[in-house]
Amino acid sequence: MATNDTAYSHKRAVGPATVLAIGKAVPPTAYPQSEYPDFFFDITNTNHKTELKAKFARICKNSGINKRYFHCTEEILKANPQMCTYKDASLDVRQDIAIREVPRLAEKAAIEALAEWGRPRDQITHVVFATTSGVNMPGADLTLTRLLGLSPMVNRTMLYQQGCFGGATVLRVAKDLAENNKGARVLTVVSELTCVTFRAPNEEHLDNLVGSAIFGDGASCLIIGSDPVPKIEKPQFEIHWSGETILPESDGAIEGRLTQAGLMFHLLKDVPGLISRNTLPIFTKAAEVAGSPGWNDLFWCVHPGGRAILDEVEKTLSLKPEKLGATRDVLYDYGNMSGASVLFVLDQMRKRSEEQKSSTTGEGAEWGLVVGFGPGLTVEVSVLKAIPTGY
Ligand SMILES: CC(=O)CC(=O)SCCNC(=O)CCNC(=O)[C@H](O)C(C)(C)COP(=O)(O)OP(=O)(O)OC[C@H]1O[C@@H](n2cnc3c(N)ncnc32)[C@H](O)[C@@H]1OP(=O)(O)O
Repeated sequence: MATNDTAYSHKRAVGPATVLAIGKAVPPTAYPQSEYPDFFFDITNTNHKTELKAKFARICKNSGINKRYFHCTEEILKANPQMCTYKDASLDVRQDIAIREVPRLAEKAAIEALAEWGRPRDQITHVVFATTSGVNMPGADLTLTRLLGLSPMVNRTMLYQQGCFGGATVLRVAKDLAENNKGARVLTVVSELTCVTFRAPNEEHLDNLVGSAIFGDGASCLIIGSDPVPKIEKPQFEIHWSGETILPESDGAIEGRLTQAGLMFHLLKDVPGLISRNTLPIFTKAAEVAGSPGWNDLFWCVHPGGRAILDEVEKTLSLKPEKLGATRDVLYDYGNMSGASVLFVLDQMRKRSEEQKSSTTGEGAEWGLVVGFGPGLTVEVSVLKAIPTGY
């Protein structure tokens, strides 16, 4: 049977995917890192564990974090005491919070991004949503679509349990969608809450203690599309390549299991070393897209997984301290918000560029890398081209 070629022809975009807007959101309550050891050991009734508390206070002090935001305030935690022990069955209450609040925090970030974008919501064609905080059917992508009043015809992709590399994964997926569908505008979201991992400290699970000292809540939303509409859409970055790799000899280095006691995660002490020893091949491959400039000629947006990881990356690549400035700013102001973090860094990068009156949105550099890492160990990289600012 003859087909009508015009009716079935699929049109692709001409130019690369671009970041058209960035929004972010955190819960209202900030916890200063200096006061957190007292709060944490009080609420979990573990003040008698004096050595563990001293160690926790040391880790908090050396974390490079000034404050973090949490949805689960003292009031919420007191109302749900099963979340404040090490291992009591608590999945139901954690899921209740995550299923309700993960899309709500995402909505706040999306409203900010949509306002910056400036076009009507019915022109959003796709939603890509990642979270490691809870899991349900239909998912957080559908709830967000309803909260925002997007078209029911919007094409949704939900990514659960990516861990901290989710922020870079959504960039890769949104890039492919934007470039392969002419006119596509992709609402690209990561929303993370520590309500799934919060638990009392335990001597047998020191990696959990480290997590309790660094993880925080946050959501970020990007609007991604190719061929920006002149005078209406203002691209902030172009996305030229995205790829991921599994690091050698890293099995079990970062793991999470959803249990009756919530999400139990494990981190090997050597995570910073594994990352610094094994990321050169993917960084080199990514940099080829940009013509292989020197590491200090690129701008860097790295997942702020922990201070020691950033120190190792900086040392291995001989980066000038200011190269991880935007990344360390986000670690300082928010902690490690899992997948949402690296998109906060992208926002901070363009804000620092504006403040410093840099010639590009990448603090004067033409090209840069967005780097996510997480369970696997998986490292996910996007190559971005910054936009001239006119300064
Ligand atoms: C969830 C995801 O998908 C992705 C993620 O982002 S996962 C999180 C990845 N982040 C990390 O792995 C954290 C990396 N580590 C760090 O940044 C730093 O260790 C830190 C900021 C947490 C603390 O730094 P520090 O206080 O200067 O020194 P450091 O010696 O490294 O650690 C302090 C103590 O914690 C212990 N420790 C650190 N990491 C540990 C781990 N993974 N497991 C068990 N113990 C650990 C150390 O042995 C040390 O103990 P002692 O005081 O008894 O010697």
